[in-house]
Amino acid sequence: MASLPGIDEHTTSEELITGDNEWHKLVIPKGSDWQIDLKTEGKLIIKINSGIAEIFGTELAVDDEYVFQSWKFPIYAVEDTELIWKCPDLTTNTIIVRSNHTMKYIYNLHFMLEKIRMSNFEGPRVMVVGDPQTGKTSLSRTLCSYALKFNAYQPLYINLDPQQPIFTVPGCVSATPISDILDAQLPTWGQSLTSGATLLHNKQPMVKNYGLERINENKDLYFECINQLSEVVRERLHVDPQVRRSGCIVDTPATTQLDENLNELHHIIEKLNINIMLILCSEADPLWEKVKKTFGPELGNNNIFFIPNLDGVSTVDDVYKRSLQRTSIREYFYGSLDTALSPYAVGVDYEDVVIWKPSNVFDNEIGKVELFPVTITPSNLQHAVIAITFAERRADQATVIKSPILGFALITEVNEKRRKLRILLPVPGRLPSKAMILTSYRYLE
Ligand SMILES: Nc1ncnc2c1ncn2[C@@H]1O[C@H](COP(=O)(O)OP(=O)(O)OP(=O)(O)O)[C@@H](O)[C@H]1O
Repeated sequence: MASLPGIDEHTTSEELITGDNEWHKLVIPKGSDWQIDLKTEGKLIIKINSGIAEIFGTELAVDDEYVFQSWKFPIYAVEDTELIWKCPDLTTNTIIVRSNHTMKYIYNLHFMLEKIRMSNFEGPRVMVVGDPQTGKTSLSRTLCSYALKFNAYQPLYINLDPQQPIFTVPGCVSATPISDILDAQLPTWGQSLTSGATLLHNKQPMVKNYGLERINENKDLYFECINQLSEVVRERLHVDPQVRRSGCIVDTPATTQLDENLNELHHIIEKLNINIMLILCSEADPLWEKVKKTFGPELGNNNIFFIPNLDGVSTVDDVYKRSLQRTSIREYFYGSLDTALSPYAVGVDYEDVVIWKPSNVFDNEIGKVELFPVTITPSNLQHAVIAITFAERRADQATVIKSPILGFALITEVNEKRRKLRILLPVPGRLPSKAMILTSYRYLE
């Protein structure tokens, strides 16, 4: 066994751990998860000594150090795994190792999808559906990781939950070809194109900015974003045979956020040309019957599968979601623990910017596909994340809504006296002379 200086060979998972920052040893039996919940910013460092362990399908290399922060996730042992770890925030009571009984369903699904990929030029177009916190994202991530484990596939991961920041800041819907291994250390799955070098191959998401937090703040705009994204997806699948053959995995918002008669799911199925549906629920759940009845005639009952809610999936509250969103905004500008980026601050006059905001039913506006001009004041804009569009600065709102996104910026200061804004950009240069859209997200450095 490889060992680090200072490690007590007799340390086992049964020892009393009271929150020190020393190395400890843990054995995870085959088929079990170490369910980790890092509530604070304290770092967990782990190193696999032996065995095969995965995080959502991404295998951890033996003897490499992995660092984690503020995240709930499992380390799953494919084989008996021995590892060492240190973290001041974990104690004997918070080390939970449990058998995972739902992994077999994921293996079966993976092999079914693999069969489709091998026998067709067009890969499976899978949609994952379920109630809140049933494991939709965990399942999508594992299926994406497995797809590229043994073959040169590049599945397209489509995230339709704007509250969930994956490869982007929050507030977006996105489609990302998973072109290489995911970063096991990051809840955001890895880094997208950045202003610095990354350790792993960075991914290139296609992003549509919704900008609001919840879907019901403006459903018309949300579905307009999905329509626009589906055009980009169609184009990508048309020109890229590798992605086309690998197929798509579509991660949807919880069914409770969509309409009860499933018309909105139907719209997504049509737009993204879905041919396989995975429902995370029990067989006795009324959702399962409803989905089969509604979509069976169109997709065929053989293409609709239920999977029990994944083992280990934990409920997450708004505080946790916000902390993930905050982490993703920080990563966008400053990088992650092992990739430091250098954002660039520019000063601009009030007159140099045109900022719009989407209409929001919660602000007594009609939730239409419509933008309103934003008056520049500190209360409106201080610490706000804004999307920079490709539309010219003076473009009308209809053009701005249809425009793709160039990237995001952060307004760090609004100086009313001098009528100046200080804006943080991910790359050096001037602020592009483009129209911008205010998002609901704030980040205080
Ligand atoms: N085996 C496990 N052990 C511990 N935590 C887990 C496990 N599987 C998933 N989780 C965690 O449970 C939480 C909820 O899982 P996930 O995000 O996949 O559910 P979801 O259905 O997509 O949720 P939402 O409805 O909020 O989008 C996540 O923080 C995830 O990392």
